[in-house]
Amino acid sequence: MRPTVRTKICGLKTPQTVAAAVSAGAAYVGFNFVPKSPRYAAPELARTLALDVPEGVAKVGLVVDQDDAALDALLEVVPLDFLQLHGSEAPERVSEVRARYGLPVIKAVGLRDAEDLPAIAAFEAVADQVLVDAKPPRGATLEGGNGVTFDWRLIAGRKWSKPWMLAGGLTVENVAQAVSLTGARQVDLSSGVETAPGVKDAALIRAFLAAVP
Ligand SMILES: O=C(O)c1ccccc1NCC(=O)[C@H](O)[C@H](O)COP(=O)(O)O
Repeated sequence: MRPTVRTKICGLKTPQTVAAAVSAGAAYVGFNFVPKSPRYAAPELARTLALDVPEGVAKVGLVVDQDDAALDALLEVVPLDFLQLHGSEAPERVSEVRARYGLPVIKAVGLRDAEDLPAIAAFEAVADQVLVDAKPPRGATLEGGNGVTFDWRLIAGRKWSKPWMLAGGLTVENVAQAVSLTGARQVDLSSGVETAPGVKDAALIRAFLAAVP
């Protein structure tokens, strides 16, 4: 049975882990199209995986600062339901992507302290959903998937007009507390269900989904 809090498992790249996410009740499965990431899935692989995802589970494509030519090529191959923009895309670019592809856009915003909060409002105005993630640690090479949390009290009790997801260092141990503190109705994670960077584990995926309230 699906948990009440909708869950996105990001960075899937094997049939076994996609199947584990789907059967344990994930609402979204994420494919990572960031070539430098250990979670990268080539478009042909992602297409094969996506074709096996049942109706009712949304397929999300994660990209960082891609231009139209790259997105055209990606969307020709992979049947996606959402695009997740996880780079330094400006609000105008979010609007352009929505208009050009007719797909809902999830825009990631990184938080470290209160100064980062206004970005959520800026993207809330143009994106279909906002992914409220931890800002990468200084010196990190990946824009996300770093397994670090932010201070959840920064967003406790805040309300936004668009659906949003909580991300950043979520694990089987902390997800219930993170949800209770922030009021999140959706969560997203990647490294918390891995045994090594980019290596997802079906048992960890099932355990995480069982721990989501
Ligand atoms: O996961 C990656 O490798 C990645 C690389 C570049 C940009 C974004 C990336 N991941 C974004 C995600 O949606 C992650 O699920 C999110 O940042 C949370 O990651 P984690 O802290 O590992 O749960």
